[in-house]
Amino acid sequence: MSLAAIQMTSVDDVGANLDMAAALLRDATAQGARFAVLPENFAFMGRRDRDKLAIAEVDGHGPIQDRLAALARELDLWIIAGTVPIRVDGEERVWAACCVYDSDGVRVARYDKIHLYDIDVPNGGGERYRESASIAPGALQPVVVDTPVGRVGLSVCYDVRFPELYRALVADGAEILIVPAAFTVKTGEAHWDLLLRARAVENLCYVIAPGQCGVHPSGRGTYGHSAIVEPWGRIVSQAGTEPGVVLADRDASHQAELRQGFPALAHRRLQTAYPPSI
Ligand SMILES: O=C(O)CNC(=O)[C@H](CS)NC(=O)CCC(=O)C(=O)O
Repeated sequence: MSLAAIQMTSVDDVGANLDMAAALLRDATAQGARFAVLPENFAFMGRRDRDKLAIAEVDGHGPIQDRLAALARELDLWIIAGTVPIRVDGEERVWAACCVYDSDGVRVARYDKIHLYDIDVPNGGGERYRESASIAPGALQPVVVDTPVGRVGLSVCYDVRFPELYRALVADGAEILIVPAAFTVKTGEAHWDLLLRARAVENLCYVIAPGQCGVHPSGRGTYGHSAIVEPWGRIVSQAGTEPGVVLADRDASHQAELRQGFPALAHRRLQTAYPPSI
């Protein structure tokens, strides 16, 4: 059981969230995980969007990033830290940075969420998000990173609705797609499993998608149902609505045989919609 997705109910107390993340990462390691993914906003979910500015960190250091590096080393575990709020110079906004730590605690990759959730939730009873008010969009540069469990492509939450990002990741050789999330309950019920399975099937990739669950200090609920999906679209492991850990193995030879025997990726004809620089 080498891959883990960690589901959390994060609150507006960084220390408490880091302690909860540490306990769940320890639990995952005890069950055999070598590679664990934390959800979006795992270190902080405030009462108001702008509350995250107060706990945002400079790139590379701070209580959140230092604790992640220490945990990776201590547990001998690769950790993908859903999103960490990183300060943007000269702006009252942060980047939602997905940070990858190797098992020596070295940060080996960073991807900043590109697609921001500026949405009035349909039939959401007034539930409304303006993520771009507090978050700056990341550079239009897909990020892949080689790890002991395979080549990993990074994304965050709302990105999952933009398949062209994943096409670009697969063009760069991704075998595992990461989708840390804090999905709304309404859109989660309608689309969460569907979107994760679609990204897995169309790219013949594993998908690891840890989510937030429960009710947060803002009063909002999140959908939970963290999942690990295999490249044929089967959900191999899934959480419910409580915090916890879901685990699965990657069968690399199954994936390679699938890609060979069902060569849809080799049949691609069209370019992605991203600029040619990507
Ligand atoms: O702020 C919160 O309380 C929780 N949400 C988040 O942190 C983020 C940014 S607002 N959520 C999403 O991107 C949800 C996407 C989504 O739900 C969809 O694509 O339908």
